[in-house]
Amino acid sequence: MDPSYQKHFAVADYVIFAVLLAASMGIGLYHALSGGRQRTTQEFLMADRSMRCLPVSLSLIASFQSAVAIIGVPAEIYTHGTQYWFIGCAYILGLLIPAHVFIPVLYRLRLSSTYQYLEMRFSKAVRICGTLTFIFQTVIYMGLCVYTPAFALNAVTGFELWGAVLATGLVCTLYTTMGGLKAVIWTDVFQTVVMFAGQLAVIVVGVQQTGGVSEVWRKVREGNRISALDLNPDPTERHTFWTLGVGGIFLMLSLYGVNQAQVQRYLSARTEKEAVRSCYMVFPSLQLALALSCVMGLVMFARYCGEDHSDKLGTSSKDAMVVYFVMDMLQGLPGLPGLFIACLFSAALSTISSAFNSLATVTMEDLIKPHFPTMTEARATLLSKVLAMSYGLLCLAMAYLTHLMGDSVLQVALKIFGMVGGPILGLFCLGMFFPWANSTGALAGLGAGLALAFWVGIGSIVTRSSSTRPLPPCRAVLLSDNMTTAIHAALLNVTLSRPSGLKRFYSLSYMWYSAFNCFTVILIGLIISFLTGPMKEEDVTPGTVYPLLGKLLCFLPEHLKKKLCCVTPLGHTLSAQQRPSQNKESNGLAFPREDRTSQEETDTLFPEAHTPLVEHETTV
Ligand SMILES: O=C(O)CCCC[C@@H]1SC[C@@H]2NC(=O)N[C@@H]21
Ligand code: NA
Repeated sequence: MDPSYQKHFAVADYVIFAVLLAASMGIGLYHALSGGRQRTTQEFLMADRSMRCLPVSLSLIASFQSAVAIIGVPAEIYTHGTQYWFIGCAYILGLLIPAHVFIPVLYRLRLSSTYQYLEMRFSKAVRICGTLTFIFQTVIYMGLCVYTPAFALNAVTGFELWGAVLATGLVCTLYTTMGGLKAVIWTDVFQTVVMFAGQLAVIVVGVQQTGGVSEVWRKVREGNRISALDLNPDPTERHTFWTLGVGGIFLMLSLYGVNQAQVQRYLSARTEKEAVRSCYMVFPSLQLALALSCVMGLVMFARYCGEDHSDKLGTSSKDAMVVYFVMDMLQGLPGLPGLFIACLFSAALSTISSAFNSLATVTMEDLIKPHFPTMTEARATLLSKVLAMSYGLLCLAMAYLTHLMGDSVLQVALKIFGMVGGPILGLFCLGMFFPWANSTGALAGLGAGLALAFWVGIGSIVTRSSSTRPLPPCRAVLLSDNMTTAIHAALLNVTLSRPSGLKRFYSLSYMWYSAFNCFTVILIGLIISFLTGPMKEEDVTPGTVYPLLGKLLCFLPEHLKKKLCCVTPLGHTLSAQQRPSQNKESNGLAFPREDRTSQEETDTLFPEAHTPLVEHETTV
């Protein structure tokens, strides 16, 4: 690191950063000492199922908007142009399907861990495998989220690396352990506001320093960073409308449809309608978050014109370069560098706390409670807190490992979601949309999906076939536009010779991993299910299958639909007696409360049960 490039902080910057940590701690403490004082798992893990849609929706954003996106997206736009912005098209179906398919099924089953669904639909073994897969994914992802801000800061400001990692990890572990899901959701709300403010500040200052909006626009056009709609159908092309707009839908479904962190938030909503509304409210904020980080990348490009400072920075990572540019732009404006640091760590804290809390929940609900049904609430809550602390320490250990996974943190995060989240999404789709699937098929499908995912994922890392040549910096634009494009195209053709065979397999765009792995699980799952004897409609636990065929064929006349597909009513009531036994033993949460009659309980549990999703009760 060239010392002259070292950026230093004013006192005001440290103060702002300290205020952020203190405010998060304060919110955590408040929720630890108010309400039910976090004495039951119902409150600690599910926020008493009392949350309204606004805080839930902001918390849903914060869960998967970490420093990885704050740093990684501008680095992506700076290096490759605005093609990545097309992922915004995936947010439409990526949120509509969770709102109208996954939430109704999961909410009405009154789960606390999303993996309970797998036991109700398949078997305990499938549930355990789903839970362990989720834990594996989340621990790695958390490591990346802790390491990214600390590593980037250290590269640019000499900010004590492990001091920052430790400060983040400890503060986060403390307020999550003390305040439970309520604290996590309300700190997420506060941290999301800080996140947006920090990005906005960088954009405003950057535009002003570059000479205004028109100057920025001229420079980014000259640097051909404004990508046109790329409809190239080649699945090995890293970023096209198809890989981002369609492949991205499966990425969104794996996160906003079945990921424990998000499902736990849907389930913490006071009614199903509030949960669906919170999912709808995610859309505008997610588009805003995407726009802010993309514009930040463009402003940086206009300001630094594609220069590559990696030699002075001492690291080739484009992510560290983003932090350097921001520090350089905000230098001499006391408080603003601190605001950006607060933005980075807010993004990191809100994601890590969600991950902690979801890990503690699934470990309690899926791995511990089923074996200790008589455990008292007090011990269960204490154990949940111990788990949150131990996961915190584990993720600090994972932090370094993820740094070895590749240069762009955004690409590493999206690969993790694709490789591990994709198969889990496939498992839920297999269960919800294919009544014939049985647990043998589910296990075989998950195994095959993960095996294939890691084969492709690791193959692409080992053969480095996923990195695409960055666009030329500004300087190259001395020739006319089309001449540059021609040279660039020639370069690409010469250098990136068409890969063949296994190499082509490894160069599948990582944005297709979620879809590819999801379909693998479904395909293998169905084949094995049919080979080992498909499940019969009446054997499937009521309420665990979504009448997909019935909905897709809704244009057909009733009598045809009756013949074609057995359409089971989704929303029908599971009375306390009917509810599957494992729910009683596995989590006290779903157990009917003594103070309500079973009918009252049922009406309360399933208020909308009398209006099943399917228009008509039809029988096979
Ligand atoms: O920021 C992160 O921690 C992960 C990278 C982004 C994850 C995905 S990308 C699509 C969706 N939109 C978001 O803002 N996050 C998720
Ligand atoms: Na976050």
